[in-house]
Amino acid sequence: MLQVRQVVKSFGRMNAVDGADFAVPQGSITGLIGPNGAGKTTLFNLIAGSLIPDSGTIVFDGQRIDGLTPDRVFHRGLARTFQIPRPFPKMTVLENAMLAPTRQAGEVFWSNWLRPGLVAAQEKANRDRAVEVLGFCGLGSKLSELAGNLSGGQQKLLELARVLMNEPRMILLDEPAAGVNPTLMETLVDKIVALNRRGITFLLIEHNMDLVMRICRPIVVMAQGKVIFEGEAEAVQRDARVLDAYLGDLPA
Ligand SMILES: Nc1ncnc2c1ncn2[C@@H]1O[C@H](COP(=O)(O)OP(=O)(O)OP(=O)(O)O)[C@@H](O)[C@H]1O
Repeated sequence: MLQVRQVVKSFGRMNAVDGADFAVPQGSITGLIGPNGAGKTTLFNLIAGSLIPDSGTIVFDGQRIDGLTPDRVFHRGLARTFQIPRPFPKMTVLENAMLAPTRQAGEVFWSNWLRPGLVAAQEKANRDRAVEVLGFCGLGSKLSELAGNLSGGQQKLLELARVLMNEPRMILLDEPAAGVNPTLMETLVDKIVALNRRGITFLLIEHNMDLVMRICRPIVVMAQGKVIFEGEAEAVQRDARVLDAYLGDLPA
């Protein structure tokens, strides 16, 4: 579904991503792991269009997406969440979900004048969908809560709800478990697995190895900008290069 081919991105003299090469199979929950500074977040930014590769190609669903703006990538059906969620804190949970970027006639000035009925109907559909998606994400009882009052884990669920508003075919999840309490983490895992069963492909950056080993197949390991392993969870723990990369990351 997604192919990353020989992608390079430098910041000054530092190759943050240095010829990364791997694939995310359609229908998978692929895990992207690696020590701090391995280049994982930079790679997400390259896939989602926030950064442009110096060289290499990124293909999503058979079409190149490297160099497209984040907005275009999003509209092709590839959505991403952030390590630190960014809801509008002074707006309610429902408003946050309803504001997720979708193609709404109400955003076009003339539609308000010429086809107000259409705008009202779309707004109702948008609201209904937001209620449905928030219910699925376990936030059905928080619709009127200000987003700023949610816990860290609930904000991650809200972010998931926001990306689901646009019915993506693939989601990039940046550290979904970070800062989330164990109960909410189970909820989050259930949602990811349920969405995957409904056909959404995931690429997930995560430092929580239990979570990765439980739900990710295959696993891609990066170190110093390169992909050093691509394969099954069982094999990753026995791979000498992976062990070296992680041990090298520990303070002496
Ligand atoms: N905008 C930038 N300018 C300069 N250097 C950067 C920039 N973004 C990332 N880097 C550097 O690129 C390297 C890769 O960083 P990146 O954040 O992609 O790693 P990571 O694998 O996501 O790490 P972590 O697991 O700690 O989030 C790091 O050495 C980082 O300092």
